[in-house]
Amino acid sequence: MDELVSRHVKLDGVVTLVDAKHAMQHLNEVKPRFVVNEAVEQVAYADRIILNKIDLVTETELEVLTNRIKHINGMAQIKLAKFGSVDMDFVLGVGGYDLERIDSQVQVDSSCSPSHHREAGHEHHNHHHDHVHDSTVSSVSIVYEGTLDLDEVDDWLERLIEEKGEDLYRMKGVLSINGSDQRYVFQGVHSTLDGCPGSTWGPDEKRINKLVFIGRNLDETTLRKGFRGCLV
Ligand SMILES: Nc1nc2c(ncn2[C@@H]2O[C@H](COP(=O)(O)OP(=O)(O)OP(=O)(O)O)[C@@H](O)[C@H]2O)c(=O)[nH]1
Repeated sequence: MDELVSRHVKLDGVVTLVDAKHAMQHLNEVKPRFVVNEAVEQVAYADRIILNKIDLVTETELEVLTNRIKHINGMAQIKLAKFGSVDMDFVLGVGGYDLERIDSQVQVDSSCSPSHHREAGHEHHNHHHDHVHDSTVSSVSIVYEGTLDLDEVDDWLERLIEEKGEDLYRMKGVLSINGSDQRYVFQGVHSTLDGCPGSTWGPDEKRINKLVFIGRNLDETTLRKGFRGCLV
C-alpha cells in the first residue's frame, strides 16, 4: 500500500508455520473481548501453511488440528513437515496476491466436502460442524456453475467490503461473467479489492464460479444470497 516501500519490495505471500504439538492450545485460547487471537489470525491470513513437528503428535491429533486449520482457512495449501523441512518452492514464489495465479489457488479442498462439490448447481461450504470450539474466524467457499452479471458482482463486493471489510481477512474468486469468454478473477484483503479478466474458458469447459472468503463472523447464508443475486 505504501508507494516508496512497494517500489523496492513486493508481498509475495504469507506462509504460516504451525507447531503441531502446541497449536491447538493457542488456537483455543479464549481472549478478552476485542483482543485478537494471534494464532487464529496467523492461520487465517496464510497462503501456505507448514504444519511442523508432526512426529510429536498422534495421527488423530494431527487430523483434528488439520480440520481446525481448514475450518479457519479453507484456501491455504497445507504441507506436513518435520524440523521445518519443505521445498523452497513452497515458501518462495507463492504469488498469493497475483491475480494471474488466483485460478490455481482457489481450489476448494475436496476433503472438506461431503461429495461432488464440483457438480453443476451445487454449492459447497467447508464448515466443520463436528468440532467443539466454534471459532468466530472461518472460511466460506462457494462453488457454483452459472453466469454472473459483472455490474451486480461489483455492487455486491463493494457493499460487502463496505459493511464487513474489517472482518474480511482474505477473499479470492474466479468468476464466469455474462458475455465474456474470459474468467474474471479477484482477490481482496479487508477493504482492498483487486479484480481483472483472467484466462479464457475452454470451448467445452464448464463455467464454474469459485469463491473463498476468510473472516470473522462470516454469515454464510448472506454471502450465498449475495452471490445468487448476481446470477443472470
Ligand atoms: N521433534 C521435533 N522437534 C522439532 C521439530 N522442529 C523443531 N524442533 C525442535 O523444537 C525445539 C524448539 O524449536 P522451535 O519450536 O522451532 O523454536 P522457535 O519457534 O524458534 O522458538 P520460540 O520462538 O521460542 O517458539 C528445538 O529443539 C527444535 O530442534 C520437529 O519437527 N520435530
